[in-house]
Amino acid sequence: MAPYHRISDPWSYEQEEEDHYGPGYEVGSYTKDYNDGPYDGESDLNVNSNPEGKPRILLMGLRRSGKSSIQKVVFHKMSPNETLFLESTNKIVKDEISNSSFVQFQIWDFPGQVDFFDSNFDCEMIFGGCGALVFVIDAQDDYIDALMKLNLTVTRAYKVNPNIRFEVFIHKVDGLSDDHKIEAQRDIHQRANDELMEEGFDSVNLSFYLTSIYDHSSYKKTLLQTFITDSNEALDLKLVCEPSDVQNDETTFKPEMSHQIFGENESIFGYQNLKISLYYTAGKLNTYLGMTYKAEVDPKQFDGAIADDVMGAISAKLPPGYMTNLDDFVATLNKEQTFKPFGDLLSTYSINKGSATERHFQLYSCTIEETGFRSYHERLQTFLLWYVDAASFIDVDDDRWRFYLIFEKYPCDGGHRYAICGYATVYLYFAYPNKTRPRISQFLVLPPFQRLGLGAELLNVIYRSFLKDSNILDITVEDPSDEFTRLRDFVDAQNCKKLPSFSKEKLHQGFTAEMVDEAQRDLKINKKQARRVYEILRFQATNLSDLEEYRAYRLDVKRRLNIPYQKEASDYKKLQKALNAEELRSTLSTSTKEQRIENLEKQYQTIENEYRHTLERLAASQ
Ligand SMILES: Nc1nc2c(ncn2[C@@H]2O[C@H](COP(=O)(O)OP(=O)(O)OP(=O)(O)O)[C@@H](O)[C@H]2O)c(=O)[nH]1
Repeated sequence: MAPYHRISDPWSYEQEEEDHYGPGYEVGSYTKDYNDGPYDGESDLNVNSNPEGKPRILLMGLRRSGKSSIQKVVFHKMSPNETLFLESTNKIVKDEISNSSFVQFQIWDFPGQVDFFDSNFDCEMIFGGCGALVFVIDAQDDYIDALMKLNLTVTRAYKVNPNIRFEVFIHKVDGLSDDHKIEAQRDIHQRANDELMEEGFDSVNLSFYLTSIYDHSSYKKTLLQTFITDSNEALDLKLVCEPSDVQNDETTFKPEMSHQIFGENESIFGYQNLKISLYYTAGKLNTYLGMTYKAEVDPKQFDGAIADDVMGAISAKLPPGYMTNLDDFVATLNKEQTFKPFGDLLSTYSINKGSATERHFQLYSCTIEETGFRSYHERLQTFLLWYVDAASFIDVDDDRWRFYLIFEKYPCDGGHRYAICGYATVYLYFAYPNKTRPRISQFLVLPPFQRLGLGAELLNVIYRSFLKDSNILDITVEDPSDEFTRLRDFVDAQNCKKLPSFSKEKLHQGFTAEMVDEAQRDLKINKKQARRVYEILRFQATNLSDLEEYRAYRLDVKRRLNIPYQKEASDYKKLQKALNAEELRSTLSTSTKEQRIENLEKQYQTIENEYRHTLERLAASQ
């Protein structure tokens, strides 16, 4: 059987040519259905539904933009020169790309003159079940009309189906110089987005590609990308305590991100029904990596398009010793009872005390010298890939790293076992001249253990481990995520509230050196964070219905936010002395007073919102 066939019968390119010029194609008419039977001549824009439920790509654009050529060259091996003889498409041509070993999908090639406002054009039906809409713009032509049509098409389609992927092919770029190509892409991109913004569609994502049938291998993959898998969806993570966990969906958790392994689009090309399993035994972190799929793209059938190497991409990040046989992995579970946490027990923490759902956690600290911890940490840090942006594996040979780990101690077989819940790394930096300034580098609570208060507990344990050491100046955080900032604000505000310098009366008198000193001495909180906590707690102490009091608060925060602008003004004065008016204009773009006030207001609102969240959490914890 030929690899590609139309809806009802297998066909070769020759057959297609015959069909194409056959009686079924009449100018100004649209087919009622997509069977290859004779066309009845009625003008009817309705189309049959897609009973097979196969993924569908729509090819749209103005007449002669190159839609049929793309389809023929990419999927039917027509040579580009032969497309010169393609006649205009007068009805929607539904082409079924069917390959037994891979995806099955349909491409619907729309005639350029399709009119969405024709009452017979069934938007619901056409856009409803569609995966991707490829809009083709002839870059060699004046593209103003094409952009209007693009705008209309996207507007119509998005209303029916916000999940459609919109791909814009800036096509026929073979005839353009490199400069012209860049210009066309920038111009089309800009205008298309501007027009959609005007329509109120600020969330529609259009992807733009420079394409040509004379060089189609790159965008072939783009077309096929409708059949890629979302890598976050495909990956199942598990902490396995007992054999039944392997089959139990409830123990599965998902990555928050996977771009560090699968690229910016977080997608995997080339598989159908792909499932990746990355399982760890809950204590020892023995690891299993496996994948299953229904079908894989066959490079012979798809111009050499090769499925992504999923196992290679993940295993490159795993330390040696991971298993690819699930039975072997499950067999290692009986060694879990010998696992004991590493290092010194610093704290214990329980939830739901006294109830049947009581749970116990233990927090430990250790160094890399702890027996067995080096290889354990190699397995543990692989979780960062899925939860910490720009995660890098640390150089554990540097003896200034400290590790903090949380385990759940749970009853099992009449005894106890341990499950890892999260961990943090802290680096002991020097602080001139003779102090140490620990910096929290990585901080992770695994999803099954989030929202149990463990993050706050872990942070407090880290703080407490340094509090009594007079050599420690204060504690900083490396590139904190928004989530970590929220946690830190909550913990620091909770702790600072107990300090005399942060009493309600003192908060109203403004930020003082006493607050800085006390927060640093008693809690190892640095000055910048002490200021933030002051603002949070003063907000809590502010009576918002007292307009004067609220205004005084806002001004106090805005005065801090204004500092960078003051710096800008003083830089400007310095430059004014050194440069003439012309040079000054080309060097600097200082903001106007109005812009500055507007920016300050926006910044203030964002901050106030953050503080409100922290205070809600504080209130809930009391
Ligand atoms: N130079 C160049 N010409 C192309 C390219 N793609 C298509 N063409 C030519 O553009 C013309 C129109 O192509 P079609 O594929 O028939 O256009 P269409 O969008 O399907 O047109 P309608 O059926 O009228 O909607 C043909 O002569 C093609 O050879 C390309 O990448 N580069």
